[in-house]
Parts: sequence; C-alpha cells; structure tokens
Amino acid sequence: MSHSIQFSTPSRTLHLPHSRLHRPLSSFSFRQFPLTSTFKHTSLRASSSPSPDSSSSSSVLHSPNGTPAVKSEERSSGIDVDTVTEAELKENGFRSTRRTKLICTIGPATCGFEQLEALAEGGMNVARLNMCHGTRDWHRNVIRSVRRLNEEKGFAVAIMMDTEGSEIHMGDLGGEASAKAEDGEVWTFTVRAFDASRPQRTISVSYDGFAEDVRVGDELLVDGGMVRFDVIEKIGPDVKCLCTDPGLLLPRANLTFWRDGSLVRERNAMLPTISSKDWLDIDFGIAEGVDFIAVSFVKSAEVINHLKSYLAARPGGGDIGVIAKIESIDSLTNLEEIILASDGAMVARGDLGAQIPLEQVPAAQQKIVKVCRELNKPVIVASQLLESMIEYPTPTRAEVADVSEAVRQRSDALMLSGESAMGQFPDKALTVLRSVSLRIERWWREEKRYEATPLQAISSASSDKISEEICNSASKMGKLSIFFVPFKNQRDISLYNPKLAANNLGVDAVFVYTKNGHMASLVSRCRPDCPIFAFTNTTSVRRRLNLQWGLIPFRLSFSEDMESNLNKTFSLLKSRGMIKSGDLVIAVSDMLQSIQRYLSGYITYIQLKRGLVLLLRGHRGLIIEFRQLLSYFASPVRNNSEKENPKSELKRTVAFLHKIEALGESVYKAFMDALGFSGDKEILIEQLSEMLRGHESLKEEFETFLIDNRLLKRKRDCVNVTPSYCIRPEVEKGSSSGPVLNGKYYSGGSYHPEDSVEKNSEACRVEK
Ligand SMILES: Nc1ncnc2c1ncn2[C@@H]1O[C@H](COP(=O)(O)OP(=O)(O)OP(=O)(O)O)[C@@H](O)[C@H]1O
Ligand SMILES: CC(=O)C(=O)O
Repeated sequence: MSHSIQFSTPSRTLHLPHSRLHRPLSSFSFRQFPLTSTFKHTSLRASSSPSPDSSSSSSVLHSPNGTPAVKSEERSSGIDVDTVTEAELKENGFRSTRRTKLICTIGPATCGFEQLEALAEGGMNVARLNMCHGTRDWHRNVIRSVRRLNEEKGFAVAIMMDTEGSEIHMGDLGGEASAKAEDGEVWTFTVRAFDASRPQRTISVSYDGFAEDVRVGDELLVDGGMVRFDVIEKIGPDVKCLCTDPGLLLPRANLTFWRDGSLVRERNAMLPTISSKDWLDIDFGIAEGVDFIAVSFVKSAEVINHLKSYLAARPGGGDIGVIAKIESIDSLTNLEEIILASDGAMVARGDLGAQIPLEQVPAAQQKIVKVCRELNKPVIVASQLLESMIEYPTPTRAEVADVSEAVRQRSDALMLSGESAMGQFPDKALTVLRSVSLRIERWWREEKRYEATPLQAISSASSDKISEEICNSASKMGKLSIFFVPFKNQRDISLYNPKLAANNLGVDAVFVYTKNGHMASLVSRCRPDCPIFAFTNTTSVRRRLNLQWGLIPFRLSFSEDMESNLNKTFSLLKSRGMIKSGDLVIAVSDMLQSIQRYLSGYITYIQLKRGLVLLLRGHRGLIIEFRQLLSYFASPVRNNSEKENPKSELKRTVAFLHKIEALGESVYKAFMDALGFSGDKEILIEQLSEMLRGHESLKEEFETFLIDNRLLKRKRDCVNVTPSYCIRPEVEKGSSSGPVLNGKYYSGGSYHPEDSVEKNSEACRVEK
C-alpha cells in the first residue's frame, strides 16, 4: 500500500438515528497531502433516493457464500449476489451476520458437486483439502467443482491445500474407512508396503526409520492418544504392539511414540518440514490456483520464508496465502517468528495434542489466537470440534462448549475435519458450528463485552501506521457501547461519563474498499461489533478475505472514481434490499485516484483538521511526521469566496492544544479522546467541563470553537452538492435549525512536540 501520494483523514457525515441522538453531528473531513498512501474514511448514510448509478450494468458485485438463488435477469445486469447473506441482512439487519468463518475438510462424504453446494449454502467459507489423503486427480476434481460453484452460484469459497508434512503416520487401511482395535489385541506396525489387501491387524507406517527408532517398552499413540499400544517386540521391519487403549483407527492417522513419559523425536525431528512429495503437491496447488497452503509441522519461520519466496517466483503463486500449522513443540517455541512470517496460522489441536500433554492444549490455543490477533494474522481453530458428529447427529455438550470457547476467543475461523470429510452428518455438523457461532457472537454483543487489552500498534511504515489508525477509528465507531478513555488513575476514572457510553456511536457496518485486502484485515483485527463489507476488485482477494473474522467480501468492479463506487455500491445493495435508508455506514478505503476526485467537491478545512487530530491523537511520532506534510496544505477546495484562512486557524488551534497539553498527559489524552467523540454536543461540553475544571478561560476558549456559523452555512450548501448517500434528507431537514457540532480539534503546521513543553508552560502562564 505504498504506492500513492495522497492521504485522507477520517471523515464522517454523521446522522444518528433518532432513537440514539436527535441531532445530526458534524460533517467531517479529509484532504490530500503528499504521502505514501491513500485512504479515505468517511461515514455515510444510505439515501432513500434512487442512485443515479442504479442502472449501471458494468458493476459486478459478489457477496460471500450462501444460497445460490441468483436470478438470471440480475446476472445479466451484472449483479451477482448470493442469498444467504442477503437473507440474513434483510431479515435481521447488519448485526445478525456471522463473523466467525467456517472451514470444511473435504473427503469422501462431501466431494460431490451437490454435497459441496450444500456445504457452501450451509456457510462453508473455505474448503480444505488434506494432501495426506486421496490422489491429485481426486483433489483436482474437488477444486474444479468448488470453482464452478463459485462461478455459477456467486459463492466465494476459498480453497486451502494442507500439506502432508514429514511426520509419521499410518498408511491407508486398504480401502476401509476405519478399523477397530480392541483392548489386549496384538497389532503389527510395519514399514512394508502391501501389494494387495491389508493383512489382518496390520498397519503400514509412512516412515522408513520407524522400526529402527522405536524400542520395546515404548508407547505408541495413534491420533494423539485416541488409541494406544505398548511396543512388545521388534522383528525386522515389523513392530508388534499390544493395544492398551482401544479405539477406532482412521486411515493415515498420525503416530507418535513415547519413552519414559517423553515424546521421542530422534531422527523424525530431522525430517524436512516440506517433503519432496509436499513440493510436488505445492506445484499442483499453484497450477490449480488454490488460495491457501497450510504447512504441516512447521518448526521455524525459515521454512515459511522459503516457501513464500518459492511461491512469489511462480506465476500466480504470489496470490497464495501461507498458513502455518502450529502442531509441534518447535512451532510453539518459535511461535511469534513463525506467525509473523506467515499469512495466518492454524491451531492444529490433533497433532499438537500428541506432542504436548492434552491439558496444555487449551492454553496453547488461547496463546496462539492471541498472538495471531496481535500480529494481524487470521487464526483457525481446528480438530475434534464436533468429533462425535462423525457418528452421531447431535454434538456433545462439551463439544458445543469447546466451539463456543473458540468463538469467544474471537478466532477467525473454525475447522471441521473428519466430521465433514468422512462423517455421517457433515451438513448437520456445519449447522452446529454456524448456530453456535451466531449465538455466542450475539451474546458477546448483548453483554457488551470487549477486550480489555488494547491492541498494540503493528505497523512500522508511516503510511501503514496511518491506515492502521484509520481502521482503528472506524472500528471504534463500529462498537456498540465503548467510549474509549484511557483510564490511568482514579482521577481519570472519575471523568468517565456513562452518558457518553450510552450514546456512543454504533454504526451499522464498516465498508472497506481494498485492493489487496490489507485495510480489510486491519478493520477485522479490531473485531468491531458491526459487520465489515469488504469490496475488492479481484476474485482471488475476495476469496482470501473469506477466511477473516467479520469480513463479508464482495467483488466490485472499481472505477477510478470513489464517489461513483460508493454510489454504485449503495445502489446495488439497496436494490437487493441489503441496506436501507437510514443505515449508518463508515467507509474506509486505500484507493487513490478515486478519492482525489471524491474529495474535490466538498471538503472543509475544519473538517480536515478534526479528522487529522482524530487520526493522530496519542501518536506524537506521527504528529511530527505529519507536521512535514502540513506544508502541502492547499487552501480549501471549495469556492474561492468561501476560503478560510487556514494558517491562523491552525495557529489558534495548536496554541490551544498546547495549553491543554500543559495540564498533564492524562487530561490531554482524555481530551483528545473526547474530541474523537461524535455524540451530542451537550454531553461533550459536559465532559470537557469536567476535564477543564479550574481552568475557566480554557473552557471558554474551547466553547468558542464549538458553534461555527460558517460551517452551518457550508453544510446547507452541502445538501446541494453532496451525493444522495451522504445526507439523509429527512434527518437533514429536522436538523437544520439546530447548531451543528463542527470540527474543532486541530493539529497544525507549527506544532513541534519537541519544544512544546516550553511553549506550553508559556502559554499557560499567559492564560493565567
Ligand atoms: N481426501 C480424503 N480422502 C479420503 N479420506 C479423507 C480425505 N480427507 C480426509 N479424510 C478422512 O477424514 C479424516 C479426517 O481428516 P483430516 O484430514 O482432518 O485429519 P487427519 O487425517 O488426521 O490429518 P491431519 O492430522 O493432517 O489433520 C481422515 O482421517 C480420513 O479418514
Ligand atoms: C488439522 C491438523 O492437522 C491437526 O489437528 O493435527
């Protein structure tokens, strides 16, 4: 995202529903500066008036998975929308949409076109292919069926190819779906291959060194302990084992052996993470255009980097996301570096539970989910979520609790394994994941829960920092009842005003226009209460976005004109009944040219300043960088006759902010946060009065910023020039008599944080 030279600050045209606040809030702002990237962040309302673009036939809009009732006339007019999301939006509104993504492992139970279609209709976002099983031809057929489903029915199901890896596992069971090992039975594990059918109670093992490495007295665990054996005898390539814990042996199940209570790794630990067979599978995946490659038994970041360079050097390979499977002790040891190098991670609890004590798996899961969230990488919780549903139509209560916990941890995605690959009830298992996710997500919102720990900033380049801030701000507006004030001490807490929390802006959706998906992932990372509509112009990015929490990915043919893109979006969504007049939406974007044109009509300088401070508050380093940009400020883009005097306004503002800053960091921070608040003016004044208690002159000075008749005038003009989605006419009418809370929080070109302390104290002395 470092490709352009324009920057737009957060911007809103807020008209809160009458039930929340009775008065429209300020229009907001942005404006261009030379920089290294471009974003737009504005809030919009769907208009009740028809969009001029509504007849546009060039647009293509795809929404995520759901039922495929795409009417032929709609397809011919270039609109392609599935109906699961559509139905959810129509029936229950934005907030009802599912945020947690669902992955199904495809196997014999689900590889047919109709079966895949049923899964897609049931909410499958990603289809996983485990290269441990099946032939490449088999996988190719599945991939092509999923692609056909996407093309014909408008789904965006992504394909994840999972490498076999070099760990030890059992061979096939000679065509049988499973074999039962009973207590006290003696089984033979052998490195010999079978020509014909499998001899009775004999299992082939994938690892040539098996018979050499294992010792009499070792314990052999199948699938992390689902079935257990004691090694009782070694005869050449055969190892005789006594079953001590009976259970079902599944084809190609993972094998580990333990000695004196510790996992034996020996030569096995020296095996390459990506075997020669895996490399061939990877070439196959590139040729077939898979969306993700999940790498089994990752030990370090090196292998991920190696694979990523390999992919980048091949046509189409650079579009493939690399997912690190965390399923070994090494991967836990090197967790952060692995996740940082990857495009996402999987908590592969099956094999992980074979390498660390089972009771440590939940804590490991929580840690992996947390690290992924901090590093902005999607995370999948996998294995045995609904294991009993391989055989039974209803899950156990414990399984439901496990699924709930993964949703509560706000992992991006949940994965079915055997339940969908070879179970008897794949559709029902998916339904359980869907309904439990929806319920827990609703509970989360109803309980008004939110993470106590703020996320660390992750970006280092200044353009990325800015997009991160924009996304954080947009997401905050998507939270229902969080008024963010950094409480550092008792005094700060006393500043908290519950009225503010009650009136906090809860937007109905965040719209993010994104070319490579980065902006969308930044918004997703914040886990806003509202859904995130992610518009992108390529089908591959759209599919990849389908793995991430809360993103509803659409493909939209972008023009260079953001305004027309927005018009088109609203028109298309409205014509499908997916949004309605009055829905409050925040839009953020990483697009350049379009924003420039969008901006050129109706930006005010005051709006600009407000947005800037909202964006930069709390980030002194950014403010320093930003100072350099200020020299590029042009005069306002509106009519010459209406031009303001930006310099004097900035000076006044900056001087004022310096005075506030001199009151202490906590007051300054709280002040800045209050400025980000878009609630009722009276509440804002009330809170500021609290903050500025004992500093009457500052209070008065601040209040002079509040009512700005010029802005009022401009706002009236805006009705004529603002696109229909920006201003909802009925709200506008009702509000025009009242004062508009205008932009009033500024940062300016003369702001030098280094020497501000001195200036601040001077300013304060003068004030006193
Ligand atoms: N392509 C396939 N063909 C046949 N059976 C499959 C296929 N994919 C999965 N299965 C069956 O479904 C079961 C669960 O599959 P899954 O891939 O999730 O687990 P796994 O074999 O334990 O491997 P991993 O440890 O990599 O997850 C497998 O044991 C196998 O019986
Ligand atoms: C999914 C997987 O590979 C595991 O849980 O081991």
